[in-house]
Amino acid sequence: MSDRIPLWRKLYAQVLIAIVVGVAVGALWPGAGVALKPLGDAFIALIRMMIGPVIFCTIVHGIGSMHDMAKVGRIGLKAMLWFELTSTFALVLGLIAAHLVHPGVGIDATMLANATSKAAVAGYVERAASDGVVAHLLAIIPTTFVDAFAKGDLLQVLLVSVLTGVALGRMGPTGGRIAKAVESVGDVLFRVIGLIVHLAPIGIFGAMAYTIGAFGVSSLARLGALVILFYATSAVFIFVVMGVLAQCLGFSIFKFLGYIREELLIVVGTASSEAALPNLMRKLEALGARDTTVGLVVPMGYSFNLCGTNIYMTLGILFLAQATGTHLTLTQELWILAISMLTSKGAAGVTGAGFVTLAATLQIVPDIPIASVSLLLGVDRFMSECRAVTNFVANGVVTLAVSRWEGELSPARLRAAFATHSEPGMTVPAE
Ligand SMILES: O=C(O)C[C@H](O)C(=O)O
Repeated sequence: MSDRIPLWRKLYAQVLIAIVVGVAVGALWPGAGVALKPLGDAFIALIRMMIGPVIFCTIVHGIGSMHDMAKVGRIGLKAMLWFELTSTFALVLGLIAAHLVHPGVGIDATMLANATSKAAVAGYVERAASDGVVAHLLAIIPTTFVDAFAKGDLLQVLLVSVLTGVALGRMGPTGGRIAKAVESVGDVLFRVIGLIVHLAPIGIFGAMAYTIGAFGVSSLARLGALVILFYATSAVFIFVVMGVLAQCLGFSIFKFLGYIREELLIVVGTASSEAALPNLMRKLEALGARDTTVGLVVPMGYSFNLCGTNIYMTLGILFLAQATGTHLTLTQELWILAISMLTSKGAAGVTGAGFVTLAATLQIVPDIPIASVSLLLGVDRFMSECRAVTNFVANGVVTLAVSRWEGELSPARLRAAFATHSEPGMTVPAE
């Protein structure tokens, strides 16, 4: 039926065109490209304002109508197990890539002396320095119930949502009715998101024009090898690591990537995996994953399963060690891996988050001069796009893995769901 819709009216085609035109404008008129930044910012802000309420409604309905509270803890545990496994793969892959290619060897040392970048880095380092492990744990508790939503902190929203869902689950039929009402509110919110997503081409056009206008191709020329290596390593992670996992779950990673192609383009265009978070939740549910599982695992993954950020961290740190001529022993490298495993849990699905996390990690690895992180600033937007896409794909696949483990999905059901829902455009429930 939807085959009759002309290609240019399909969202993914519009977003693709927006990316191409945005790149062209940024390259030809960098000043104008930079000035278009607010378009991208506005689109991301519109989506972000919906994320907290959507997660709340999904989880509250899921848990509130479930009456099996043990399941909540079980799903959380299973998710954490998967997160640790995939994150470790990602961190190790970053290390291996850095050792195989040595991207930092031969970097011009004068690039390190860029005073402007150093000043810019100081801000990131300061931000990162205030983030300790205990502070992170305490930060999961919002100042007030509504503060979680006001700040849009995913873990805080998760906490208040789970508590509300559990409370509703204990209220018997009244709780069930309230959970149903909350589900209806969730449907309204998804329809709002459906409206906002129509603006994606405009937002992505602005974001891409800004990226190319502000950071240009010249920064890529200097650090192109590192950027290419990061993209290639992430591709290995997606197609091999996630590919094998998907195969074990009974579906092809290519099918999955095709299924979420609109979302992937939005994530690339905005360099933020949060920009497509609500749509990802909807699409995973459409494949047969239960709302409780999706509602818990996806937001958790946005804090604990940042595989793209993980690859970037080990690869980036080893790159800086090579560029500054810092010799690291195997023990030090394993220490970096362990620390990155912890610090990456504080990253987020917003652009630049991975860079701040890398700066935080460098503080704990004193051998590498912290100012060297300025080397990576010029290409961070390009790295951010790849971090975001890898984070996004890994979160989708791991959520399906947990869902399968919970017995919600079977290979046959997944195959049927992919066949039914292969058409993009599922941002709102069917009329
Ligand atoms: O959006 C993400 O998932 C990552 C982010 O873009 C980043 O820059 O680290």
